[in-house]
Amino acid sequence: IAMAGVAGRLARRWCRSAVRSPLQVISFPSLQLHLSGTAMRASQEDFESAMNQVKLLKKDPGNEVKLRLYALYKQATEGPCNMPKPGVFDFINKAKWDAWNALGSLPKETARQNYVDLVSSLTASSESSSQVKPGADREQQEYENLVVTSEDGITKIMFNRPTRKNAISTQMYQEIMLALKAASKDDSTITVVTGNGDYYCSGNDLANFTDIPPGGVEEKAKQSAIMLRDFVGTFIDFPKPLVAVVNGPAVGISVTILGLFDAVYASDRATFHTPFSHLGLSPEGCASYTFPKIMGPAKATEMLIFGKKLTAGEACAQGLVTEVFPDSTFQKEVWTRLKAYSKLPPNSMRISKQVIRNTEKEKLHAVNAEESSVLQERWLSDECINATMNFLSKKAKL
Ligand SMILES: CCCCCCCCCCC/C=C/C(=O)SCCNC(=O)CCNC(=O)[C@H](O)C(C)(C)COP(=O)(O)OP(=O)(O)OC[C@H]1O[C@@H](n2cnc3c(N)ncnc32)[C@H](O)[C@@H]1OP(=O)(O)O
Repeated sequence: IAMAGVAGRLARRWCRSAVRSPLQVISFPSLQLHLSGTAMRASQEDFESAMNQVKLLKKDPGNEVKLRLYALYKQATEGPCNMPKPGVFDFINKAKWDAWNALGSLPKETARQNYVDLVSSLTASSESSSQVKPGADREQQEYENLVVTSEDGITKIMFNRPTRKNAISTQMYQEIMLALKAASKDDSTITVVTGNGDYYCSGNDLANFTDIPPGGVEEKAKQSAIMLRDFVGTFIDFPKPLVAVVNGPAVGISVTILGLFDAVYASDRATFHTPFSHLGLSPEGCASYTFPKIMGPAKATEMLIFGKKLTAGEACAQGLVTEVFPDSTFQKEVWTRLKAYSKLPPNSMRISKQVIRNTEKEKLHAVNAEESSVLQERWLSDECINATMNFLSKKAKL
């Protein structure tokens, strides 16, 4: 009995680390795969895409499921079990071996598909349990870096890392995607994104560059490009009116994705800064397409290539911002207006958004894929590595 208790504890500990370990991390499949399930073959990209997400499951799926995930992962990547059978007292490795060996000669492609499907089903249940309940006026507790509330027909997603100027960590990218997917299905008519504290958002958390998986920096860049593509894709596909309430300075990706919002209200304290060249980077968030369209190529060049920081007034004059409010009355004025808008017929608003945006969607997805793949290379460049090191070693700020 004592041995069984120890084995159970060891197995639980192993399963926890197995799910967190980058090798066993799997991401949510694309929406397409959600819809078509096993009818489609999961691509290598979908399989890899899954790797970013399994750690975000809200509920522990239990040891049995974790062992199945492990077995499918090994089968998909290495084929049939090729390890010597562990000794009878090597409880953890024996459990892993049994799970993998039980898959026999299941083809790699089928294992990959089953793996993606399994994560899909886990994700779907995790999403539905984190969905905002109809009419709820309550804060969701599940997010570490966001505060999500739903009230008066408005779901508010607030970046909540004020001590880091709301920089977006890897975990936060995933949480934002989850919150947007939940908001797209809840009862609210409008979704608002805003920031807590003095900043709206300082863009990508540069510490994301330090969390290198066992596969090395190339593997990290590859995973990050997939994550970025999924992140921006969630904004492209968001079905309801999406409004940014820009409470303070905005940097990097928090600025570029504004081109995918339906309205942008800014405090006169806000600034808009995309210093990609300073960081050895290139534009993302579809800004390479939306910014020249919104403000004309010449103004877009100043922002995206020369890194010119715009005041809220300038961003408004160039069409990136809908309206600017004095900081002292910003929150009151904006929320009064949004509450009035939220009472408009929801279906009409969704359909109008579709009519306005749908013709562009395919193009936006193509731009997003291209930008993400260019960045995958940029992140490995000396220019980018040096700029990031300079910031992290406190030698440089924007
Ligand atoms: C191998 C490949 C891996 C790639 C992974 C990438 C994944 C997807 C990427 C998507 C592409 C996105 C691109 C961008 O967003 S580019 C923009 C990136 N942002 C920055 O460069 C901003 C850096 N921050 C600053 O320059 C200043 O902090 C800022 C001007 C914003 C504010 O200055 P201020 O003096 O007012 O405040 P502090 O600097 O004291 O800030 C307080 C603390 O917060 C930390 N901080 C702020 N911003 C960030 C950030 N973006 N990343 C990490 N940390 C940040 C800051 O260091 C302070 O910390 P300490 O209190 O510990 O000193």
